[in-house]
Amino acid sequence: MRPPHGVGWPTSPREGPAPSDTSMLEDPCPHHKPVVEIEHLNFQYSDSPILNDVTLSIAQGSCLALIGPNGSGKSTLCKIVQGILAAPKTATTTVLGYPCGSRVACRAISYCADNDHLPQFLTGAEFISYTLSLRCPSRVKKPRLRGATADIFERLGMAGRQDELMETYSHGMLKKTQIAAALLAHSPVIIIDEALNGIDIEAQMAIEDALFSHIRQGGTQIICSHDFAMLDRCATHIAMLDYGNLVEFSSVDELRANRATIRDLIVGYMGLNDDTNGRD
Ligand SMILES: Nc1ncnc2c1ncn2[C@@H]1O[C@H](COP(=O)(O)OP(=O)(O)OP(=O)(O)O)[C@@H](O)[C@H]1O
Repeated sequence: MRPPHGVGWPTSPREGPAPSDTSMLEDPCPHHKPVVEIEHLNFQYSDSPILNDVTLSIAQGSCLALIGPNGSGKSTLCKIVQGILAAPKTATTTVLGYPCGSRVACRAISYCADNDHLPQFLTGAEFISYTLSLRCPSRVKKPRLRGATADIFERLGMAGRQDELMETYSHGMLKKTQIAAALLAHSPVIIIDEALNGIDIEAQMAIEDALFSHIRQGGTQIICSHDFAMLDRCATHIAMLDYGNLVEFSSVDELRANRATIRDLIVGYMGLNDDTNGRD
């Protein structure tokens, strides 16, 4: 798979030297090539089956809402895409045509998750510089990065805070710093696992705006969340897991054609009695 315009992606899947820089969002690609491909994925922790024969494909320029009840396997699937967990050999799991867990696939992904594992002894600017040095070393040109970091901190409502230690940041600021790092890395794939919780409305709008421009420039996103209103605004596609089974995989346009929302979908699937529309 190869996007047009020579935008810095790998030249040929599973062949040739790995590119030193997988950041690529300078040219939009209108061709909607598959970026993340999962085929016949079964996964279990010790004896417990967690994912059952999951097959899905996420195209370039798409934002996939990965939804489902607690414990349905969303984070497990995200960890497999990132190569944190190894998929069994019977499954096909690739990013940009490269096996999940390979160097190219790992470098193509920015992951925004809980705040718990962040190196809070770094400043926000140091965290961003460190993140970019792992993902796209050739992009870390210090003066330019300092300016870009200051700009994005201002855009996300944290003007001037980038040189303070992250241990002094609030919960929402830590999440915004992760999003800032993902956006500055220009990663082809951004995975957000519940990372937008606890962010104030102004920053949420700024983040959604930034995520839209990532999509418009040819990026691909997976967002795991129980915030269905946000997913309705951001997602182009929906995958719903239930006990590790992929029970729905469709576009948001198809959903809207049935005058439904993502919340309607999950409420209907789970057979819940949703009387919130009748509330005063
Ligand atoms: N390291 C682990 N060892 C054993 N079981 C695990 C491990 N991590 C997760 N699980 C189990 O795998 C199942 C799926 O968990 P996962 O975190 O993928 O669900 P999730 O859909 O992301 O849930 P949530 O909405 O609560 O974040 C759960 O039953 C969970 O208990």
